[in-house]
Amino acid sequence: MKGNFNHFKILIVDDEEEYREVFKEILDEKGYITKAASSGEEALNILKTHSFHLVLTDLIMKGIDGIELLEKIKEEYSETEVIIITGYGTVENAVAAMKKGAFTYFIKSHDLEELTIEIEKIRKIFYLENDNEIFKNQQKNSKYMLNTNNKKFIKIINMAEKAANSNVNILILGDSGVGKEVFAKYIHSCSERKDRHFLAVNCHAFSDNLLESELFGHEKGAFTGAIEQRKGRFEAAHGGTLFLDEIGDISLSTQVKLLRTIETKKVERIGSNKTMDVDFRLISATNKDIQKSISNGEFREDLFYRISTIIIEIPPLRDRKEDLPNLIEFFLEKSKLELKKQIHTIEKKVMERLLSYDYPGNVRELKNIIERLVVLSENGIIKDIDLSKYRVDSERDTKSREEKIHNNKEVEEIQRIRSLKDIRSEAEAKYIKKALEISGNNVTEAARKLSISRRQLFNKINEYKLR
Ligand SMILES: Nc1ncnc2c1ncn2[C@@H]1O[C@H](COP(=O)(O)OP(=O)(O)OP(=O)(O)O)[C@@H](O)[C@H]1O
Repeated sequence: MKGNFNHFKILIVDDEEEYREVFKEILDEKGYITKAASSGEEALNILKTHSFHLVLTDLIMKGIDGIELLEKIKEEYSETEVIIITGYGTVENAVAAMKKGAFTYFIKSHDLEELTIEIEKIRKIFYLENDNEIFKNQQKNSKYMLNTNNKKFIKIINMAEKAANSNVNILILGDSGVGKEVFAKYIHSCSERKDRHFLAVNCHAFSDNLLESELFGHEKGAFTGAIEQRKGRFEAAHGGTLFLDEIGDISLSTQVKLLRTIETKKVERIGSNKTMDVDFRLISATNKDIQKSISNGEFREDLFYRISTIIIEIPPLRDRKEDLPNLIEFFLEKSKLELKKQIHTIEKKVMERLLSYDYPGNVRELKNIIERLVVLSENGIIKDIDLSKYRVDSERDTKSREEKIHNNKEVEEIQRIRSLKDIRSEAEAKYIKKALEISGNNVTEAARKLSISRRQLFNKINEYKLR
């Protein structure tokens, strides 16, 4: 039976060609992806560039034998499982191998079906664990990485935790992508309101009228297009936290209405004369120079004082480079789990460049770079060449840093190029092209290898114009 085995990869190591071929044929037939090696040495070489879920190794081989191979694998590729293949005469040694971390052993003369049952167990455990990890990580990672070695950042976190316990209005300042929303969520999670809603509104994303309707809600027929009654965000955040992102971008007329709601803690839906009490904690954020906006008459001073009982200023990532190793590891783990990819090697140059780059797009940019590198990685290796394509170059970047910070258009352009959707499509197209090449352009064969239907493959070929 052939099935979708989620690309479960097995390396078969045996110095006897006959056994090697039999195992390979049977496991290929079952739908696993297999590769064969005729010695322990060859297996270790292959493992340097390819990752496997399972290594099936003969116990007695010339040179590096099964036990030594097992030890090396457990040392360097701890996620890879090992099954030892043995003859009757060496069962004792095989049992000893299990003590060194082998999953099980298999006696050569036994029914091969027994072996495939064991392999199936490993596959199931592997994917179950992976799904579990994703679940745990989603819970963990839906949050953030706020461990820091930066003194300024430690102070800010302490301040935020203290402020969380009171109900004061907080204004978060900082460049785009430094994690203002992440921080707002953290404050909410430290507050007594943590079990209630956290609602975020990006004020920049709405026109004046729409923003007012979004914030205060409206009655049916209040204006053209108001075909239904709608609750506003202040109302919806009752009991919880309302996060107003890009507050520096709202118009003066909306600012007046906002000020009134914040002062009175009462809202009226547009088109209604009924006033409702609302209980919300307000956190606002902006990457604008708000003092300058006040001097220019673009932002009301009274509103500024109202929203900024406590001001938290998040430093740009280039000013807390000591946190880069932790952040890189955090996003790497997150991407590995989300993209279901294993990474065992990161080329030295990649780390050097990641650690010296200035990140004009801050944490958002770092997160995107890591996701991209994981998507582009092949055989568990992150290569410098993939980073080069991204143009991470600290020297050039330092020179043009000022220019970039003040040039939003360029930042936007970089973000557009780096959209995850594009990256996924790019990687998918590349992979399908490779599968077609390997299958001699035979669509049925390539579809089988990719575990998708021929029809799906045809659609992808058309979508990516691969023919
Ligand atoms: N400390 C962190 N831990 C994990 N992820 C983070 C952290 N800081 C930022 N991020 C990630 O970086 C991205 C940008 O973060 P966020 O939206 O909070 O930044 P921002 O300062 O509010 O940006 P903008 O000014 O553009 O609204 C998000 O994907 C977020 O998950």
